[in-house]
Amino acid sequence: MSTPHIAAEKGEIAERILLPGDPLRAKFIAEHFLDGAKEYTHVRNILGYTGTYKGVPVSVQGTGMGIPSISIYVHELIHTYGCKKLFRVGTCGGMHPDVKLRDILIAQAASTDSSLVRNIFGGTINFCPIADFTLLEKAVANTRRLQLKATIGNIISVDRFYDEDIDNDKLRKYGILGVEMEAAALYTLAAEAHVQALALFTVSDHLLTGESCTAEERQTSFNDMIRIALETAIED
Ligand SMILES: O=P(O)(O)O[C@H]1O[C@H](CO)[C@@H](O)[C@H]1O
Ligand SMILES: O=c1cc[nH]c(=O)[nH]1
Repeated sequence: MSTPHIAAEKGEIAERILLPGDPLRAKFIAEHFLDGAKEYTHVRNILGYTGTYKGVPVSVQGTGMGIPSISIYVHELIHTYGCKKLFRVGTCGGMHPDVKLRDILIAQAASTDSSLVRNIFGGTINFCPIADFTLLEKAVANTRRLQLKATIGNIISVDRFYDEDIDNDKLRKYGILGVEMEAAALYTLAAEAHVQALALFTVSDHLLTGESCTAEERQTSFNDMIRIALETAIED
């Protein structure tokens, strides 16, 4: 059994799964954090692996960039492979003076300019995509236990990486901490399917200061965020 985008047999993907956009970050996580990780898919070079973390089965799957792409993977992971706890581990742009380059953000909510919400709810309801509270609570506790720091709040999932039209000053004024391209879809699709989801980010560049991490750092240097996600994923 496989889907159009994931070439895994049923049972090869764990209920607990980390979801980086970048498939090479999936490979990095599998090789550096999971024990006995085995690749279960490489369709379109979007890589997926299952191994164990502290003895608990955990998968990691690239999702590509943008809401259409992650929506395909999340749908197939939930509805074909039975994933129940989904953690986006992404990079984001820092939007707010309270966040600095390489900080960890955890998205309590994900605002969006995507048509996803309108496609589902029509024009009258502005559905608010939110994190699963239990996962959020556990992730905050694990952040403290690991003596790390994370900023928790609202982020925005945008459709355009290069967007001259977006009003970042207004978003900042309303407390939006960071910008990325997938979390609102993850939260919305998880809500529909009654499964748990949480999105964590490392600030890879900053819209206010113009600082940025290298492409290699984006792939490999986000170990603290990954550790928080894994420690949270394996809890009951
Ligand atoms: O680093 P990932 O997880 O891909 O996330 C961010 O990076 C990509 C843009 O460079 C978008 O997918 C955005 O959401
Ligand atoms: O989507 C993203 C990711 C990183 N930085 C940005 O500015 N946007």
